[in-house]
Amino acid sequence: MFRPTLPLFSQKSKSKSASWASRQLRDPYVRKRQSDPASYRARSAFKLLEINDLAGGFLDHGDVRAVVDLGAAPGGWSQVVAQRLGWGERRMPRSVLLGERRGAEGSGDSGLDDAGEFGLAYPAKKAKRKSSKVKVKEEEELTHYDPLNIDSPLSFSTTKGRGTILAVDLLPIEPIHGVRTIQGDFLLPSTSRLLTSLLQNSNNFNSSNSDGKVDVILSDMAANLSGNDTHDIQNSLEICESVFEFARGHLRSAESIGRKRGGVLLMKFFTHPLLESFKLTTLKPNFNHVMYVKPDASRASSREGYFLCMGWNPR
Ligand SMILES: C[S@@+](CC[C@H](N)C(=O)[O-])C[C@H]1O[C@@H](n2cnc3c(N)ncnc32)[C@H](O)[C@@H]1O
Repeated sequence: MFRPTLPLFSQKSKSKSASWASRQLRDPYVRKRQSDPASYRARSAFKLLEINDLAGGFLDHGDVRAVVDLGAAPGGWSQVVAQRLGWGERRMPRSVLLGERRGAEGSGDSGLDDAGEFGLAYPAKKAKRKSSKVKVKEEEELTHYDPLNIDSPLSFSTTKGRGTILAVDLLPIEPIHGVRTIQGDFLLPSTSRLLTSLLQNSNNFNSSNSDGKVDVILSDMAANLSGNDTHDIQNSLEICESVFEFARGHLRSAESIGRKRGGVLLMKFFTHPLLESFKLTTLKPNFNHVMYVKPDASRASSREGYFLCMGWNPR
């Protein structure tokens, strides 16, 4: 006979959600996000704010013309970038923001420090994502390209900022004023090609980026944790290598800007000797300054850290 299973009511999942809820209640950054007038979509916005301040405001230089945000959903980092580049605030009614997306909150399936931190919960379909399927349907994955979001009825600001901001994620990103969003797998060549072409044509939207280069590349990307350490570290390394390859082709050099710390790459990784060796052999020889950063807003229990690389100086 058919016997239904009720995983949602299992003891294990109840205690998991209870511990998630209690961690959220205790987390000062969750509370800060709720009360902050900027209405950040993700607690992780505070990590970028902190790193940017720590590093002398790499987003704030007047010569920053293009920023790429990889693994950007739900959009906390992109909101910070848009503010810093003068795109002004874009306010949406809270009812619109929360709307249909209620329900998946706290699913915590990313296995990351960031799991469940978002004010905008991931859509339920995230749990079903499979990378093999993504690879087969390579071209179909680029489904959501929202040029500049300026015409969005949800965009209430008309302020024009000083740069091009491109945000990429496997998941859709709700509009952010001044940010062009791409839904796609960054690890696929088609996504990188699309980014390249948008950067090269960014003069259409913005007067001064004729070489199609990027001043700041941010990557908060991380694959869902599988529980298999070797596999998870391999994924983290693969992401870091792809981001570095993108940087090699697109980052504006410190020399061309005339600032020793110009040309910035900030990327998340999981601490492991293999990643340490990647820092020594790949990052250090190509940047004037490479730092390991663990912002206060990153939970101490998490293995995540960030490589902050400043002054692109390729050898
Ligand atoms: C920690 S979240 C980013 C949070 C974001 N920085 C913010 O402030 O809102 C990590 C994101 O990386 C995305 N991601 C993971 N692998 C990816 C890939 N191969 N291509 C694009 N996005 C990816 C996930 O979908 C997830 O949304």
